Amino acid sequence: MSDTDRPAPRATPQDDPGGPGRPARQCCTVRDLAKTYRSRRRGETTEIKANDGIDLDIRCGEVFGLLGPNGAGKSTLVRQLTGLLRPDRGSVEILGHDIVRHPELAARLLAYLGQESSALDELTVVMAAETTGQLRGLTRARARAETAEVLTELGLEPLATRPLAKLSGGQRRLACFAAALVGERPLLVLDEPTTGMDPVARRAVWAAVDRRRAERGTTVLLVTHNVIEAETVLDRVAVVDDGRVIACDTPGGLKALVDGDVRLDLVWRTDAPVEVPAVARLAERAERTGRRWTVRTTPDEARELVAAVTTGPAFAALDDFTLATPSLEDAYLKLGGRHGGLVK
Ligand SMILES: Nc1ncnc2c1ncn2[C@@H]1O[C@H](COP(=O)(O)OP(=O)(O)OP(=O)(O)O)[C@@H](O)[C@H]1O
Repeated sequence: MSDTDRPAPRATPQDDPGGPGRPARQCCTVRDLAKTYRSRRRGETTEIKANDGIDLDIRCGEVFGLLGPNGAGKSTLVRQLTGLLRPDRGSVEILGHDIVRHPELAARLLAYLGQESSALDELTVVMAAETTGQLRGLTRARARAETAEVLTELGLEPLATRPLAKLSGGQRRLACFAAALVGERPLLVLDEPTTGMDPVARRAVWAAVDRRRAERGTTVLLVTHNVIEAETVLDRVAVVDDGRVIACDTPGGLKALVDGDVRLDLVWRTDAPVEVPAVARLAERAERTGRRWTVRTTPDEARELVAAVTTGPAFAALDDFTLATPSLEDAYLKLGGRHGGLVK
């Protein structure tokens, strides 16, 4: 029997991290991973360092996130982990297998939901899921049974006979997620899985992920821009910036970096009233996005600022304001993230 014919190894719930006195089993280990894209145009070579010395340790049963702005190198990292892209240097080990030397093994260790779904577009939802199951070694009957279960679980039955190409973006994404779940793999790699989905579909995705983790010890590697999602679903998160991991911790641990700070958002009706001295002082340090000004500060100063802008001419010019506790976005900026923020 060749390696690729063997059934996918199961990660059991016993592999869960944090079991009393039980060491967490390692699902994925990445060391010093690097990738530079080179392109030649009109005799000139351009180089883009997409990953630069990345180390990661993902434990079995974890929901582990990669968070970072556009172009940070997350998809490049994931494509190397899934055996689709060869790194320039470094190692990737998944459940004890060397994926750089044997990229062909990745397909039986992990299910990958990438950003593009064009390969399945001509198939109906049910065919896409059944075909994926069969490609992963399930018998036709087993693939059919698992597909039926997954479509019910995700509320996709009404769309079962529709071709993916004729679905909305969010529906297509959910159908691709369904296909990724058939012919279970111990590691699920999801690159922005909930993009374009409505809240009902998002909840269905996270419930399905939770169920697999609880019942089968599935490990999840999730690429996301979505700070709220990251804060709610991830056990740990690696913050990626310019091809490097600049921090790796629990969402709570990362937010503790900015503990004590608050974020004040001011939205002006039109132009900010810079003739008001407090507003003029703010103008020098606020981040500006259109009519929105954002200031990160101490609670005491925030109270003074709120008092200053909720009276007199400043108040007349103010459309809205919010005072919020720090988010992962604030932690990213505090860590020195160079892209002004994480949100797309
Ligand atoms: N095939 C390629 N050829 C050349 N450069 C590339 C290629 N793919 C990605 N890059 C560049 O490598 C860098 C990292 O890209 P990557 O897609 O990994 O980032 P990302 O964090 O996944 O971004 P996004 O959140 O927008 O998907 C970017 O500067 C990108 O322009």
